Amino acid sequence: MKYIDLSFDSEPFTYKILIGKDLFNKKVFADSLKGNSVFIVSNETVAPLYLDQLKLALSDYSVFTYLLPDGEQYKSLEAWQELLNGMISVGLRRNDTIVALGGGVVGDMAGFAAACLNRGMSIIQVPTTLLSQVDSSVGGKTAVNHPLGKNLIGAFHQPSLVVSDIKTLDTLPEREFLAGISEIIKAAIIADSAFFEWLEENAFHILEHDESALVTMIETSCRIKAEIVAKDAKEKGIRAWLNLGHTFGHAIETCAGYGKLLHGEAVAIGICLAAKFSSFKNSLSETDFERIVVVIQKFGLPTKIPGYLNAAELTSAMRLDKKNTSESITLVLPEKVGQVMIDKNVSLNEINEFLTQAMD
Ligand SMILES: NC(=O)c1ccc[n+]([C@@H]2O[C@H](COP(=O)([O-])OP(=O)(O)OC[C@H]3O[C@@H](n4cnc5c(N)ncnc54)[C@H](O)[C@@H]3O)[C@@H](O)[C@H]2O)c1
Ligand SMILES: O=C(O)C(=O)C[C@@H](O)[C@H](O)[C@H](O)COP(=O)(O)O
Ligand SMILES: [Zn+2]
Repeated sequence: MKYIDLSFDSEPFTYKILIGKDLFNKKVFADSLKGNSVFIVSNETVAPLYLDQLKLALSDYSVFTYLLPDGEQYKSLEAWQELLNGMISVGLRRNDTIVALGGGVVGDMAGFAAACLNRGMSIIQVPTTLLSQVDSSVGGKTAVNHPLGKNLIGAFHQPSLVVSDIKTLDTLPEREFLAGISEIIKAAIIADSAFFEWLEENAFHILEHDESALVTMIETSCRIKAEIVAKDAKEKGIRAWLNLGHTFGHAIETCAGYGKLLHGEAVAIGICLAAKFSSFKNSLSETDFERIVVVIQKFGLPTKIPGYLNAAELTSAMRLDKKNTSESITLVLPEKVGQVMIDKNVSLNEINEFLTQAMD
């Protein structure tokens, strides 16, 4: 396998998502590089593993490097300001290129810097976690967290290229690998029941990190996401489907303290809660509810809210969710495996009661 090329076409943007092995070479990047300089953003964990290989692929350019501290707690306005200082101090011009080498945190921070610096610069995403290869590198959401809420400060800014080298997953800790599966399960629940069945049937191969299973998962998840984003890049409607599990999940991450639970773990719990809420409302069958919980458990992901959190605090955090258009909470709810709906009118009382009961 050399690479799979998913062309992402949606006026006014179009870009390639390359998925394969040994992709850190000059040919892969050549067409997408502009200007004289490349500014690589990575972090202290990923850089020692992959920075030299990437620099070699970019060696026809003048290359600057900036390493972020590692961790969700540094996906902050303060760390982002430092990153901008680094970019400005080397004199990056609008036609230069930013490259994000790392997981979703690096991608979101570098992407937001690219959206803002010089009023917009080109960014290439080089995701190195499963989660970032199946989700965060695609679609152009960029952001930093605020102490009161996840991703509250950000912008939509599409990359010019996504380069997913699956060999980078060889060094990824298993807990991070499993967290990435959460977003894959999400993609299957929202749009592809056949893919969900495939996940149920292939859990063993996936957990063995079988290469062909990996490629299938990454490709299918990117296709599902690309199709939705192509129709609604700025989340005016159906893009909110991709937020399944995130209304609860983001509140859990915020209340637990950023970094305590991984994003994918919080989303796994959030998906179970959304499914439970939907089944309480008789919108999801008991059978599909069970299938969702069982598949999440199969991949060793959590399904329940940690006992150290409380319902009132979670409800309060959910009020700040970006999907809300009024005092009510907007929830994405599964109707069956492969189909979701958006409910914009869930009252705070209903959420509070539901969470209180779910934590019993
Ligand atoms: N923009 C979007 O559409 C979108 C989508 C989903 C998630 N996100 C965001 O992405 C973030 C989560 O991303 P993540 O799960 O990639 O976490 P992450 O970026 O924190 O990476 C996880 C850990 O793995 C390390 N790492 C990365 N690549 C590695 C490799 N190849 N080998 C060894 N270690 C490696 C990192 O240094 C980090 O410690 C969250 O902030 C979430 O909000 C954004
Ligand atoms: O791309 C999207 O749209 C998503 O919702 C993907 C999510 O997995 C991702 O975590 C995203 O950052 C959440 O978006 P937010 O708008 O709720 O911050
Ligand atoms: Zn997510």
